[in-house]
Amino acid sequence: MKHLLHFLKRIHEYSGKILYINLICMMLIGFLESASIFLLIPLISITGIIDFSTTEIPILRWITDLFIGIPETMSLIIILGIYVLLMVGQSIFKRQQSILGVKIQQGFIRHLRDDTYKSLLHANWGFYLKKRKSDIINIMSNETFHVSAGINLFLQFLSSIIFTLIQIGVAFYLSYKLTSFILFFGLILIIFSRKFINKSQSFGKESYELSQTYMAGMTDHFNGMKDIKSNSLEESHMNWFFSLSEKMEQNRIKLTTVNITSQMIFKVVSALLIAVFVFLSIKMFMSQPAQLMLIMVIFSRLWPRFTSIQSMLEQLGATLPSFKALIDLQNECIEAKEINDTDIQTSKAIQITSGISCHNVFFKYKQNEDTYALENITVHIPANRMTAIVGRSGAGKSTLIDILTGLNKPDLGEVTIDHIPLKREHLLSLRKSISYIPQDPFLFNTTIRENLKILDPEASDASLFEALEFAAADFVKLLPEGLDTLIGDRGIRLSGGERQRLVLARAILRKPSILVLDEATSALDTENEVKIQKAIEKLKGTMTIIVIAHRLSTIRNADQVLVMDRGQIIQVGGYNKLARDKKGMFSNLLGNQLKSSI
Ligand SMILES: Nc1ncnc2c1ncn2[C@@H]1O[C@H](COP(=O)(O)OP(=O)(O)OP(=O)(O)O)[C@@H](O)[C@H]1O
Repeated sequence: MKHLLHFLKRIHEYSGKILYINLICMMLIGFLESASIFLLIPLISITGIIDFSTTEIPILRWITDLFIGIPETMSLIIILGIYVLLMVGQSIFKRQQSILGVKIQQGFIRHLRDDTYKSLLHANWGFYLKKRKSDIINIMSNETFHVSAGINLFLQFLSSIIFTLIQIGVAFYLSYKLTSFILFFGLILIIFSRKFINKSQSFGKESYELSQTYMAGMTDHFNGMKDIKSNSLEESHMNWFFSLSEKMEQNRIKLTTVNITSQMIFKVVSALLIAVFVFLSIKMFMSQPAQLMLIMVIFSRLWPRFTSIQSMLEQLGATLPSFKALIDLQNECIEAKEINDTDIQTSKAIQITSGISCHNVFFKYKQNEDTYALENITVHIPANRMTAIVGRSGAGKSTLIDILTGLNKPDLGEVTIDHIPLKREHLLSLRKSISYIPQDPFLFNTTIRENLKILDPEASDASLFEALEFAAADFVKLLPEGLDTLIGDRGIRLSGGERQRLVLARAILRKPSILVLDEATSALDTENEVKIQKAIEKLKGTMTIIVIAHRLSTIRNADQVLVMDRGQIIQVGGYNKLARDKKGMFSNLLGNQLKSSI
């Protein structure tokens, strides 16, 4: 329940006075509804069916006295007229309150969604290394939807509670003995309903876990559809899906069954209680017929409301795990926060003059592991030169890049930019100076133009084509729709090489101070690779270039080569110098590549 209270506090902070206006509307609706009940007494008196004694209750006496001396038809018209007016007033407030309710709910959920998304973007890279992407997507879609429904439910619940309290207050005014007598039965029902709320909460938790697994599975399957199709893995995936789908079906049925069963038992027990109540009331309170009748009318309307309050509590119980998931995600983001709004607005790209250095850097991915992914790295990457990082798979090349770009923080040692230690406040300036091209470049499911303009929204078509030409991506000119060609999910409608060239063009468009290519030319054929090499060659001297390369032929022109093995830099030097060192790993790697190319 504390998660719900947390959200209530936040709704209160967010909506402020609107929440109170909403509450006032709820109260007015309750009062108008109660007022209409009082009209029943003069109405029934006029019909002459029963002659009520109203001396004990001032309001009833006052209402009945109002009609003394007024002809019957006139009284009837007045009573019905007041009734219609009360109902019109109630409907107007109801409408107002419903609109306010939706505004509070939708406004708050938007605020929550925006806030969570912002915290996600402000979190550091380490957060994403630990978290499953699909879990985040699940919370941002399904669970946020459940939280939204939960808030709506809560507002309805609040409205029902206020309405009920007002009605009970009126009943108390009419006869506290009779009302206490009924409330005693109500209390029995509340105690008895706790079991169902707890059950709903536990099914809600199961439902959250299933939805997390579902989202993770869907993400994996659709990302790996090519593998599934080419290796004919359809059957095993289908079995997995059907089994999960069945569990989801069962979970929903169980959750609804709890709700329906509790409703049924509630109704049966209510009927029994009402029968006992009516019997005892008639026997014990016959002396107060007007009160008895009004209280019966009030409670006959309240019983269904009790049932719906019970049902709402169960449904709220089922949404609590979603509230918890969203709060946990927000807290994790806060813990992993590395930048804020001011950083984004104020930080400017920097020009590096001396270079980036690592001083005795150690880094490991999991704190409880003994082995370091990077061990005692001390190196200098000179500004406006080309540095290549080579080594066997798993040697630590990408990890070193992540440390140099400030994505990961060293566990020991430090990184300096132009001799100044890299601190949190420099991170954005550094990243704004970098264009990074990863092994598996990311393209958005939109046009080529939109993909390029992400880094420079103001770029003209001429500069887009210039960047494309520079990156040997002239193929765009030959496409029937040119820059407006849609490239599909992650650029699926382009070849691997075309994707890489497009991403290179995008990177260049930013005119970065540091260009990082993490095996960015791995998908290119020899002809295009040569073109890109030439392009990069032209960039030499104008920016700091860091290249991770498996194909050593691509780094012939590097000013400095770093050879890595098991998290350490084991050789540093120019291409030719390292190639001549026959005992070194570089000439070993070179020899292996020559052999495999023959
Ligand atoms: N997110 C991660 N969590 C845990 N360990 C990781 C993670 N990423 C990399 N590692 C480990 O750190 C070590 C270095 O990995 P890294 O990706 O830096 O190597 P690499 O030289 O770039 O390899 P490749 O050439 O295959 O890309 C490897 O042992 C790898 O298993």
